[in-house]
Amino acid sequence: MTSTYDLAADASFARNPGVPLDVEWVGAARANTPAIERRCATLPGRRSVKKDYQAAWLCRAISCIDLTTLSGDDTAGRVARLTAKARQPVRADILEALGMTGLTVGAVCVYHDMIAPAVQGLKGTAIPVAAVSTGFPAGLSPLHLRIAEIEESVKAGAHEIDIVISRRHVLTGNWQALYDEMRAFRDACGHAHVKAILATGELGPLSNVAKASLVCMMAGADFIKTSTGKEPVNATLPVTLVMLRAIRDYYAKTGHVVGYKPAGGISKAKDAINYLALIKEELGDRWLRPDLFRFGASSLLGDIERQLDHRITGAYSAAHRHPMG
Ligand SMILES: O=C[C@H](O)COP(=O)(O)O
Repeated sequence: MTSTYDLAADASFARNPGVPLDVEWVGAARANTPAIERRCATLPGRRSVKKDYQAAWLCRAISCIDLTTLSGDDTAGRVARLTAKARQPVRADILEALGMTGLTVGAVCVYHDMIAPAVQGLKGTAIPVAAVSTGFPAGLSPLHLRIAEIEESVKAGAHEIDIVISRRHVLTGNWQALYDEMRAFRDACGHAHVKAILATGELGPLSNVAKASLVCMMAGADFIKTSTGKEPVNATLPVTLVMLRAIRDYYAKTGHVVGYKPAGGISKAKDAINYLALIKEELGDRWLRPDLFRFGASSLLGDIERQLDHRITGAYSAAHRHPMG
């Protein structure tokens, strides 16, 4: 088993050029909430992956993590530790037991001020640096400052920019304003890839999530992302289903591929497998690669490493066995 995926060298990591705003298409976008909830209720626990393949699925999940630190007390030292973990996400003996080489996370995700230590820590690797810009997490600073922040982040070396949309444009159904804002962010990103954070926990009904997903893709988002991780409700399976279906519709109508990033509160290996299973079922294997799929997560990697350790060495279960048997 090897993973030598090189994001920078992957010509298929295509840009979504976007299309003109199609208000009729957006207006027709719906989400059948009861049906979506029924479908998602069948997921947890049901998508048990064959034991032999579990380690491979977990390694795939690692390769798709945007390893994140987004805290007010972030320091260069913390980011240096994060980049070391990004380069070697699991212990060498686990990798050796799996016969795996070259496994890294998908990207490292930081605030603007932490781009420099992230770039420094990832020097010589193909791991991209993603920066959250545009007044993250609320996105309520003046538009010209949000655009300037993107430009500064690209100048500082970020390869990917995670922007936050103005939720009010969705809540008031002002699709033109959302399109124009996203287009301006897209243009400011230049050569950098752009992920549009919808903050789905603040958008109201699922049909708003479907409409906002479409508008952001029409305006040129390369990825659509659920959440900042700071909303009261972050990534969920129902929201994921709605966004994956929007990506599928957009691809069917325009031929442009757009990636997906669930973020916030995903911290367990078994949850990661549920997300991967849903993507495989809805979009197919093409989307199960880091150029089109990422987990935005600060603590998921730790649980995956524990699970791999458990599978490889049995050490986890031995350490947790009750002393009285
Ligand atoms: O974009 C990434 C999220 O902010 C990470 O959220 P988390 O700390 O709940 O994993």
